[in-house]
Amino acid sequence: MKNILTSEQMREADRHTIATEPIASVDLMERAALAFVKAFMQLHRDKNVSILICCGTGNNGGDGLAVARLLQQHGYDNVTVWIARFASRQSTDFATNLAKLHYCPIPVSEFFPSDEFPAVTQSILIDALLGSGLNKLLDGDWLRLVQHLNAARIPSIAVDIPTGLPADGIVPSTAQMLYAREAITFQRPKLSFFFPESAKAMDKFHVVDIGLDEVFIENLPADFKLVEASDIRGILRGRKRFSHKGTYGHALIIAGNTHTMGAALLCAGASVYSGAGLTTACIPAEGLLALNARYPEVMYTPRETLAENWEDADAVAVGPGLGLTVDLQHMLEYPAKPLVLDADALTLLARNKSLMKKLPPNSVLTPHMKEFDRLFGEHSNWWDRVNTARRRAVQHQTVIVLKNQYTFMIMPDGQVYINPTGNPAMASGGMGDVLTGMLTAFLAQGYPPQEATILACYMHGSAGDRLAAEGMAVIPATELIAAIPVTWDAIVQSNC
Ligand SMILES: NC(=O)C1=CN([C@@H]2O[C@H](COP(=O)(O)OP(=O)(O)OC[C@H]3O[C@@H](n4cnc5c(N)ncnc54)[C@H](O)[C@@H]3O)[C@@H](O)[C@H]2O)[C@@H](O)CC1
Ligand SMILES: Nc1ncnc2c1ncn2[C@@H]1O[C@H](COP(=O)(O)OP(=O)(O)O)[C@@H](O)[C@H]1O
Ligand SMILES: [K+]
Repeated sequence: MKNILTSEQMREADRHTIATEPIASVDLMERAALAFVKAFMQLHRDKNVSILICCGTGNNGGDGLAVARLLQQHGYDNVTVWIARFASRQSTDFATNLAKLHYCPIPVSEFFPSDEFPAVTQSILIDALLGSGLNKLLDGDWLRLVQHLNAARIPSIAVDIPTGLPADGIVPSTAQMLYAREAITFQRPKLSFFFPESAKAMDKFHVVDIGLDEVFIENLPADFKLVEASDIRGILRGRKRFSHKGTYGHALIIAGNTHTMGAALLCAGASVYSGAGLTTACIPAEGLLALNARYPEVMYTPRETLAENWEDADAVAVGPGLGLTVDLQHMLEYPAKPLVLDADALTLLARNKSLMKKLPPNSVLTPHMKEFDRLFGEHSNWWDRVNTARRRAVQHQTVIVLKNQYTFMIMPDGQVYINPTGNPAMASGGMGDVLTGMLTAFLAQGYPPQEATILACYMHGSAGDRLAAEGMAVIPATELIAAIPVTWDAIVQSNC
């Protein structure tokens, strides 16, 4: 796991590194600029390309000036610098880097409030106007400049953060940003990069190490952590010699209805392919033929005999394609089992919120944004939504899997884990049913809810990434299911 820091914590990490390494802050800026330049050179190998570097007068602007000098030293000889002199203050390290730039053959233009901006004639923009110091939405001259630069429609590479995007906190829908094709960000991705609102600010981001004290960073109390492949290797167990189907638990999937039987099949299939020793689908009898044809490995039980099957199960999923006529309240009176509630079960819960109190501790809820808002109230931004999820997970002692491009996994202690895997090829119906089946299978295999959740979300996205890398522009959910075992094997093998 990697701690994701607030901008205040990032400043603390800067200060700590400066004081204890020790390193002068201007030398840390130089290191950051060099890390940026190295990453930039990987992205843009053509040294004849004309580059416009737009700088503010804070430390982000200081980075931009150092980048200009270093690019020129690395053979990029068509660099132009614009400085936005909209504030009366400039940072000390900005001033030092401006003085150094005077010895380089790089044209520098300065713009003051109300100045007209010339047409942008360069092919690439480097955005070093404002970084993590952003303290309000862009307006006035800043907004005018950003709109002028956006209108030029040339690829922009942001230094640390696209100008106008807050590093954390609410990203208002009215916020305007300097759109970046890529952001090269220092040491850690910023929290807001994981919110859908950041799609307005950039296409993608790269993280570069600028040598801040990692031990210090990892010891900071962080509410948000990013899951890494090494965490999954640490959690995921291989199959044991002399094991048998009883070793790997029994998953019970309560799902499906006349028009939504596919959801039940996808969920049950994902459970089989995610290693549950046994999987039973509790579906309407009319789905039996399809179930046997598609997944003969899965056992069937009618709704009438659910109580006995519940006894035998090691983990239970309720919801995919279930419809709204089942008696969820009655089910929650059965003995407590590791439980996953998804789709229609979440709608039933939203209709009768008092049932939240009946959920066994550590139950896992897997809402997408709309299901979440139905349960816990409308939200106009993701910062608020994730913070509500944290409060509710603590209040109800549940795990909340708030699904999206980056899925937020919120634990009963309020800690948030961010899943980095997955891609837009997975944006197709049934993907959530597959996730629920995977999660239930891992619970049935005895993984504690926190581990089962992290494992399922990571491997779900990782299977999607594997298929996308093989050339699948769109991934049907059934294909994702089939890719789970090879994804699993690749993770286990990468341990050796
Ligand atoms: N030692 C350090 O602190 C390091 C900082 N680094 C760079 O420093 C950046 C942060 O620098 P700063 O803290 O100087 O802040 P910025 O350079 O992001 O912003 C400068 C100043 O602009 C003003 N401002 C903010 N939002 C505004 C708005 N909407 N309209 C008008 N004025 C606004 C604020 O007074 C702010 O302090 C990072 O993003 C990173 O690029 C890197 O050089 C690494 C080391
Ligand atoms: N663009 C994307 N990037 C990463 N993951 C995605 C993307 N689109 C969808 N997914 C994943 O697919 C699943 C979709 O879940 P959900 O909306 O419940 O689907 P459904 O209701 O069709 O089963 C989630 O786990 C989500 O994280
Ligand atoms: K920037």
